[in-house]
Amino acid sequence: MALSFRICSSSPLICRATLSNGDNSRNYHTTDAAFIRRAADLSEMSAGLTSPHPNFGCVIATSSGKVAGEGYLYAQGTKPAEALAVEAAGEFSRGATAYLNMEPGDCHGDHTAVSALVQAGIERVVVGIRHPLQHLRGSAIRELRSHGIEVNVLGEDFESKVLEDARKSCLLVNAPLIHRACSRVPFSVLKYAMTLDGKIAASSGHAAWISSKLSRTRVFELRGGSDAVIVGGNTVRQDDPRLTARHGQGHTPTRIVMTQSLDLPEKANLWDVSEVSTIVVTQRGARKSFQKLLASKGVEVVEFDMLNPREVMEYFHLRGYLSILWECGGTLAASAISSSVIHKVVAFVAPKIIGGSKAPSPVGDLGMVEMTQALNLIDVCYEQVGPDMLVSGFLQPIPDLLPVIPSEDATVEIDPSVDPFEPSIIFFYKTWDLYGSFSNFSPHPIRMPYGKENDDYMTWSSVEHYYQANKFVGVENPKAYDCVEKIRTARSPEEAALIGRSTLRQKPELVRNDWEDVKIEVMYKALKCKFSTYPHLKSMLLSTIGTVLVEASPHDLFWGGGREGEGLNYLGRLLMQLRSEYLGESSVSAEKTSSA
Ligand SMILES: NC(=O)C1=CN([C@@H]2O[C@H](COP(=O)(O)OP(=O)(O)OC[C@H]3O[C@@H](n4cnc5c(N)ncnc54)[C@H](OP(=O)(O)O)[C@@H]3O)[C@@H](O)[C@H]2O)C=CC1
Ligand SMILES: Nc1c(N[C@@H]2O[C@H](COP(=O)(O)O)[C@@H](O)[C@H]2O)[nH]c(=O)[nH]c1=O
Repeated sequence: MALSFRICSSSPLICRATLSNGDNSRNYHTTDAAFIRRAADLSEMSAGLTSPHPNFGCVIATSSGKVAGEGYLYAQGTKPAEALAVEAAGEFSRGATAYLNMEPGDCHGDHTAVSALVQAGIERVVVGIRHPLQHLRGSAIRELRSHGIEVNVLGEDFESKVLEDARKSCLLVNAPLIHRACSRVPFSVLKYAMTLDGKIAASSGHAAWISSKLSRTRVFELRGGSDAVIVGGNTVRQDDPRLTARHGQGHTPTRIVMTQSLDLPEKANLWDVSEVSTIVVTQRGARKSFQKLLASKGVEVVEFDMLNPREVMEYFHLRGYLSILWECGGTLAASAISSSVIHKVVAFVAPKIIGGSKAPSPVGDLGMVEMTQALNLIDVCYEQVGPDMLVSGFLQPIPDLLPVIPSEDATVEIDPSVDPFEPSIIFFYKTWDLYGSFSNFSPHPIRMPYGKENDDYMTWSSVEHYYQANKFVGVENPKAYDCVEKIRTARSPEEAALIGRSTLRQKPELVRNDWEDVKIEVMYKALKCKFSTYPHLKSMLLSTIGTVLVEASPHDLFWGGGREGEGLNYLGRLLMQLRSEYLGESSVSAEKTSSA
């Protein structure tokens, strides 16, 4: 069976997936499997462009097995893959089948992806996996079925080897999100380059370069696809790494240094945060004067009572990081493996021998004495990259959420983890959370004036776009104007935030003088506009009456609540203020109605 595709992202040109012969049911499964795999591949095209976000891809195929349109989600909050695909397919969507690697994450009354499929006249939807997050799982599928669309979920509605393989590819592309759904740590990959005799550096500590240039380009891609890269203090002292993704496109991950002693050089490439940020995690109380020095360079320092890989990973999970690339030496790697925070290993093996009984190896002491204790990788892949061999595999399987997926009949069951009566605090943070629509990154465009009230109104893709741009509004400098425009047209809230934050740090002269005085007011106006524009968001806000709203950001101590409630939680406060304002309005209008 051979399949060939031509990619068409924006034109309704018909592309062909050619099937050779075989019996009908086998063909049926094979076709579904092939299109689901294609959707998974497509979804991964956004990996490394922005972060963090789940990977969604959609293929629209006509009844004769032709690809009519394709799309993938660029970033959380941008146009859904489904909407892009039906746009590309145009009229060919009518009666066609849509293949999705993952159930759409439509929630809180926003049905953009589902609506796009319904309005386009799609007849059948095949879904690789359900949405892993419990509060989203099943809702888009129910919604599609309620519109009379036939929905088939791989592994639930039909099974076969070929479909199982296709489902696996869907699990793989969203492994970080699946981990988020059932674990308290991000998906972690340990990557290293070693010689054929198993050394990651010479006895002197010199390590540049073991692997080939081609392999190192692959490392840049791996970095680009991760939310953060982490190294230990000794790697910083020995290598002075940059840890950037230099393959020429997309997003660069945050750099994290884990150090107990904080005995690090005063000058280091990682302290240059002009392009990408660095976070140093250390033991509470370590070298306070050095902490100050780092802070003066714009490096964030986070202290831990117990500095170990698990605590650190739990912290970054709270910060919303989905995937971490470990590029440390053997000491920290052993500690991370022992703490069970490493899920996958990627090893570049170079055909070189360096020798040296003291030369470091990729994993330090794990306390194992018998070969039978060795950790066996699963789903191992081998690939030649230039002169090197790339071996990768999983230390822990990707959790399969199938058994806990509600059946088709268990429709609107209430999420058991949410007790509507008990909690008096509602935490929100990332857009995929239960109350994710309260986040400023939620995909709800607002129309607000450019600067002052009487300026032209324009559309801002999210509250974050508007808020970040306002830092530079009204400044008499063409560069400030450019910056506002860059933020306004940023493709995702993450990008808007990145431009706003880094410009504030690097070019303080472009920031308006009164920013600190007006930022709360700016935020309040934007929130009011958002919640007034979208009635379902307003009702959601009103439904939280009697609860305290807290933005669960562990690191933003102004807008967020902090790690232990030490943050000022201004975002939560403003939302509560807005809620009171709406309640006041509704009680006044109720009084008016009763007295009329
Ligand atoms: N070829 C390759 O792929 C790579 C090679 N290397 C090479 O490896 C060598 C460095 O290896 P190694 O010394 O193992 O460096 P690591 O990157 O593993 O750093 C170890 C350091 O991590 C910090 N640390 C913080 N918490 C912990 C913890 N819980 N457990 C362990 N460490 C912790 C400590 O820093 P502190 O002392 O500051 O408190 C410790 O000294 C260098 O020669 C480098 O060139 C490094 C990375 C990749
Ligand atoms: N020596 C070695 C690697 N080493 C890793 O790369 C880091 C340097 O990154 P950068 O400064 O961004 O180029 C270094 O500190 C270590 O973590 N990686 C590889 O793919 N191949 C190699 O041969």
